[in-house]
Amino acid sequence: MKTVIDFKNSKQQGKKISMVTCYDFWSAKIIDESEIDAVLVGDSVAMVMHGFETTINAEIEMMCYHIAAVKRGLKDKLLIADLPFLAHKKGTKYLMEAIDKLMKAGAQAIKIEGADDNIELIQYIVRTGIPVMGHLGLTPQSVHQLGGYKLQGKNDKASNKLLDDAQKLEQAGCFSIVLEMLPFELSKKITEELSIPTIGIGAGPFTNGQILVLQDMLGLSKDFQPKFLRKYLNGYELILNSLNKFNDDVKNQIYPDLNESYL
Ligand SMILES: Nc1nc(=O)c2c([nH]1)NC[C@@H]1CN(c3ccc(C(=O)N[C@@H](CCC(=O)O)C(=O)O)cc3)CN21
Ligand SMILES: CC(C)C(=O)C(=O)O
Ligand SMILES: [Mg+2]
Repeated sequence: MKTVIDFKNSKQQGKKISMVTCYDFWSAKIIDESEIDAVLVGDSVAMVMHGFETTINAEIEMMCYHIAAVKRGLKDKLLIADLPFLAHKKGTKYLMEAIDKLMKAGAQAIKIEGADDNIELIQYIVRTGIPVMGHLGLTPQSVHQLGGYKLQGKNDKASNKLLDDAQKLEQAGCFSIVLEMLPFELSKKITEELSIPTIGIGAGPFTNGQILVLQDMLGLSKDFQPKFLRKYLNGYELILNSLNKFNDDVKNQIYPDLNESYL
């Protein structure tokens, strides 16, 4: 998938959309050769790659370094980037400069968390010619208000608001919406009511696509095991074992041998 038009067409054609996050050049090259449809340089980069406790520490500059690295490895896929914490709350000039940097680094679309006060500015960004992806449910930039990384939309009031927000985001011009940590019946309903594709994470099987953090699905995030996460590789153990094997080989003078040496 190369453009946001392909994204919208997928929903019309009933084809599911697969996405992973990506933060660096080498994994971008592997993803580029895979059949994964699109890539998100998420603000989760602050947690996964830099060890911060929340996504609040993702800065424009941090995002841009990672977007540029990913872009150099990604020839053939749509690249979406998160708008980091508060970049849309410091005035239009700051926002447009931030988007300018993200797009020049290589993003083709921008993802923004939440609806409410964002509707008008999303309209403005879309009219400017920049594709915007929405993000509802568990919006990690609001973790301190939400009181943790929890399931959202649990009662009628909250689920009605989420459906209403999703419709507002579609009307504002979003080409797609991420639904994070919602009961599957709610994300099913939202998906049915919208004409733009929904991409789920912890939102059940009825969204138009799925996204996982690359390191999570590769099993590299050792202790991270939310219910929604399926690990496709035992990455942590495989890497740990390889490191220990190399260490053993060095200490026992098994590596390098003469075939790995020069005359
Ligand atoms: N590595 C990584 N993967 C992610 O998916 C991710 C991040 N980081 N950082 C930003 C947010 C935070 N996310 C999270 C974090 C924790 C849970 C979690 O603990 N879920 C449990 C408890 C749910 C509850 O209490 O309602 C679960 O079993 O789903 C879920 C999503 C998703 N995002
Ligand atoms: C989990 C996805 C949707 C995200 O926003 C991120 O990785 O930052
Ligand atoms: Mg994010």
